[in-house]
Amino acid sequence: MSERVERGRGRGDVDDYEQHGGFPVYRATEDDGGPDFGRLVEALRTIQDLGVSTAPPPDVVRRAAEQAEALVALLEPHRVPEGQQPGGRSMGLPGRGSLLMMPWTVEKFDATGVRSTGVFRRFHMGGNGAAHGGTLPLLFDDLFGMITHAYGRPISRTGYLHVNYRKITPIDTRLTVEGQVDRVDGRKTFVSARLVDAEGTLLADCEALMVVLLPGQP
Ligand SMILES: CCCCCCCCCCCCCC(=O)SCCNC(=O)CCNC(=O)[C@H](O)C(C)(C)COP(=O)(O)OP(=O)(O)OC[C@H]1O[C@@H](n2cnc3c(N)ncnc32)[C@H](O)[C@@H]1OP(=O)(O)O
Repeated sequence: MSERVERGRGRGDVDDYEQHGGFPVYRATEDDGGPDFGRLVEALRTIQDLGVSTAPPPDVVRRAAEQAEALVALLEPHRVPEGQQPGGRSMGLPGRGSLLMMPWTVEKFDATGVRSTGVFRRFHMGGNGAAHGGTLPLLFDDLFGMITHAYGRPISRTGYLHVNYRKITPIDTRLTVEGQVDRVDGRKTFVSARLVDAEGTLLADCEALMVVLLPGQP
């Protein structure tokens, strides 16, 4: 364990946006997007599940398309610049309320590491009941973003990310991912994490390099 981890510096210095490269100001919401935002995101995820797991008759497809288009028309006038939308900034919601991120729940978030639990859903499936191989780097990369943030590092970008796929990762099964900062060397933060099932069986592990952005760096 590095000296920085032992000191447990935490998130205290990450609110100074002078340090975050060229990133827009990006802060957590106060209210997780309001009373109905979590419901909306969950319904949209279920639509994604249904979109890849149903074979409706043509009249149902037509009505579903009309309703989807009506929803687009309802939301379209409310676009905002990056950093102002609740999606991705609602820390109390699965996947921080982002439709891109895994809808997992953070159980631990401090300078010693981050742990979250959840399931890969039907719309994450690659084939034969297993999560798509591309979804695991997404899970790990987002976890590493949170780990570096919880550790108190300025916003960093992933330099490399190496996944070892040890066993098939099942969908619709509760899993846990946990990782931490292993070492810091100047702008470089070396991180690693493991994905396990309820019995503790290792499904995948990952190590990555996060590089702190320079002033103005995209
Ligand atoms: C509201 C709350 C939110 C919660 C949290 C969410 C926050 C938001 C989080 C957002 C998260 C967003 C996450 C994402 O979006 S990650 C998106 C995917 N990643 C990218 O798009 C990154 C693209 N690449 C770059 O931008 C640059 O290449 C970077 C910035 C990575 C480095 O280019 P830069 O020109 O700046 O630096 P440098 O080249 O001098 O390198 C510096 C040092 O690093 C070493 N090095 C570099 N690469 C590698 C490599 N592949 N293997 C081994 N080593 C490597 C290099 O040798 C050198 O070491 P040394 O020679 O000094 O010893």
